[in-house]
Amino acid sequence: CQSRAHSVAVLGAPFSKGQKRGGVENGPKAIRDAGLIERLSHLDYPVHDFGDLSFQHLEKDEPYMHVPFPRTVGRANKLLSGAVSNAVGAGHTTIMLGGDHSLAIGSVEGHAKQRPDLCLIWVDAHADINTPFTSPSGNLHGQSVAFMLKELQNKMPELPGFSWVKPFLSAKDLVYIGLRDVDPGEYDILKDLGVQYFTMRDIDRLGIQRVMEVTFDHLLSRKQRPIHLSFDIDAMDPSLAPATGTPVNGGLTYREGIWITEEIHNTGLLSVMDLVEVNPDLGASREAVESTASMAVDVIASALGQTREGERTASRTHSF
Ligand SMILES: N[C@@H](CSCCS(N)(=O)=O)C(=O)O
Ligand SMILES: [Mn+2]
Ligand SMILES: [Mn+2]
Ligand SMILES: [Mn+2]
Repeated sequence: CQSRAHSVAVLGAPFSKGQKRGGVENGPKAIRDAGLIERLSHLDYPVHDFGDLSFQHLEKDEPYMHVPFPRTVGRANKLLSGAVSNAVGAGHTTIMLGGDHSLAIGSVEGHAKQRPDLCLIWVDAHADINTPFTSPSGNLHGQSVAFMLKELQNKMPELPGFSWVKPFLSAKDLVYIGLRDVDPGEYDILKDLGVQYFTMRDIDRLGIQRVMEVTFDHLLSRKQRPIHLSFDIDAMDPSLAPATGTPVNGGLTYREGIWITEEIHNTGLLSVMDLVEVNPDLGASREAVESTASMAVDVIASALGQTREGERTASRTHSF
């Protein structure tokens, strides 16, 4: 069997100010209520639930250009960065429960403080690589990757609240899977930087097995290194994960999503995983919220070793 996680830390980040739709701050609770800790405890390694971070909402936080709450978002991510860095430094495979996707800024930055050689797999309908100048909405949950990339340093303004973020990732260390709603400014950046990405059309053409083979060849063939998986639940088809802020039709099937996370588990290199954008307030029914949260639990559990083929009973000492 592939190497199991040593021990797992679960960290809730109830935060929503990277976008404008209330409710995503309740994502961690919805995922927990869907039985996450219980499911992970069956994977027979210690699970440490660090609970939820508490974020301050800054009173005076005027928009920068059309970017709302820059100081609040920047401050939240600085706090998250420290928490993720501590969890990784303590030897845990760390699961960060969002909250909106602006939280990846702190999560990946904190991870990179411990593991500067990390690579990033971004599973999402969106590229989240707008700069404040290219963003159509100003929402920081659509700009997270732009803060990480060294190649974009000269394209980024000095956003208040983000002076602590030094770009730490190279474009070659990033792969996108699931894209199907990319803004023109993002497309320019992806092409100019030569970022490796697989749209939903690429997945239809190649199949998900080939997509993962090419992804691991791109990221790991020269040397094995820690994987940061940033999984936006809106990568999944909205029929499977409707309770989310920016749903886009034509998403990953259940089996494609689980193939991705099973294959990442089987590398034995998963170090940090974000599961973001579950918004229980946006489900049309209780069932819609529960199916979204349940999808999130399945994705996390399979990234941590839950299999579909089953596994042997724990080795038993028979005394007759
Ligand atoms: N590209 C759009 C939508 S971004 C969607 C963000 S997320 N984190 O993928 O839901 C924008 O920048 O506003
Ligand atoms: Mn996203
Ligand atoms: Mn998305
Ligand atoms: Mn396993």
